[in-house]
Amino acid sequence: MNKKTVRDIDVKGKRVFCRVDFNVPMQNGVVTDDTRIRAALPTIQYLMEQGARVILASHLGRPKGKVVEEMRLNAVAERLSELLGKRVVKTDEAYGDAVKAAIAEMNEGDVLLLENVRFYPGEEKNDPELAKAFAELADVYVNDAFGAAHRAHASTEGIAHHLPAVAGFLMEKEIEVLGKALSNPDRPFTAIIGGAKVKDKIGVIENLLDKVDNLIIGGGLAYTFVKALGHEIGKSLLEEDKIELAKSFMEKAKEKGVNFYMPVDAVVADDFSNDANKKVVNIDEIPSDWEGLDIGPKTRELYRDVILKSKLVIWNGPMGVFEMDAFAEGTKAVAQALADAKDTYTVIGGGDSAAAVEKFGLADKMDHISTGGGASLEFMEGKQLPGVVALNDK
Ligand SMILES: Nc1ncnc2c1ncn2[C@@H]1O[C@H](COP(=O)(O)OP(=O)(O)OP(=O)(O)O)[C@@H](O)[C@H]1O
Ligand SMILES: O=C(O)[C@H](O)COP(=O)(O)O
Repeated sequence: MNKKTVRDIDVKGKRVFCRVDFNVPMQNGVVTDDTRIRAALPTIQYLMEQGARVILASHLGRPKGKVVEEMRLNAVAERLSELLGKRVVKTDEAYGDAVKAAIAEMNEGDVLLLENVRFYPGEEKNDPELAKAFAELADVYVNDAFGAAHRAHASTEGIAHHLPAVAGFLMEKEIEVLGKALSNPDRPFTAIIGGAKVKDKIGVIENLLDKVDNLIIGGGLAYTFVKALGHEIGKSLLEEDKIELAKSFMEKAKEKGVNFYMPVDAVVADDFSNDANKKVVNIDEIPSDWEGLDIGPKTRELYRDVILKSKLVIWNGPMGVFEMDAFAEGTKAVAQALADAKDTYTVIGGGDSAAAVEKFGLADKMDHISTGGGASLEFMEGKQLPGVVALNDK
């Protein structure tokens, strides 16, 4: 990575404003999945060991510029205190005099967590005044919030223009793993793209078609491709206005010598529900009043073979409606194939695919699970992430 990291600067005794992505799921005031908090620990612990005063900032949810009680970061501070084995002070605001006073009390190695930065309308607007107010709290800026790096907000982008600005270890790792995959991949390189909509994956498919050896399509978006081949898809998800685009993707794959894999069979159901009637059919035999909710067993075998023969696989988006057990087998089969592919470097592109490998208990078998959903998608589209661009070059 051509950006400076925490290793390149001296933070001893300094006040460090460290942006993290603690946008974690919560239920009844308790953090239900602390993956993102744990992912930020190496940077936080390093800063503590170096004798910095660590001021953490994060968003949680989308409170739209107002205080939303359930979106306060108190429970996050508690979980972080447990993980660090040290009390983390939590302020009820994210800038201003009370925050400055709390920071003035900090000793070297102490950690403080600011309130949800999205309680202020200026955050998402990247208001220069708010960025300045954040910058006034510290001497140095560290961005470790890869999950929010695709947002040009006051705490992810604006602040970097006022202080020495470097990346944390999580940011560095995410950019290195995804960056290497896209610029210098081990081959054969396979991308698996699933999820609900073609619309959301256009940029990724376009960009990957220039880079991969194999492109595997699954999930709800596959049916627009099946339709583009002229087959009946019944009540399966269809984006009518993307049929031509789907055709052009298949043509482009042919021109570029990319192997384009589509489902050869599907699990179809007579209702969008876990206890619907279901059956397996060939992909060109979907009954007109049924819908495809998962890839079928032949497709699972086919995709498994491709995965096992690959040196690098990137996966984004589930193969079916994996939240319902009746339609989770396809997604599970892909996750299992990735887990079994010992000589393959496996990268999970965040979001639902990360949730799926977690659900199937296979997370520790993957080489890299991105902490970013939208951020990893934009990175795979080849876009520059504003939170990264704003950091100081090496
Ligand atoms: N055949 C299908 N029919 C309808 N919905 C489907 C089908 N296959 C997958 N889905 C749904 O697609 C959703 C995931 O799509 P999405 O595009 O959001 O994936 P993602 O990119 O992994 O998510 P994220 O945006 O969190 O990164 C899941 O909720 C899943 O149930
Ligand atoms: O969960 C995420 O993908 C990040 O925390 C970004 O959240 P956002 O989509 O609300 O900006």
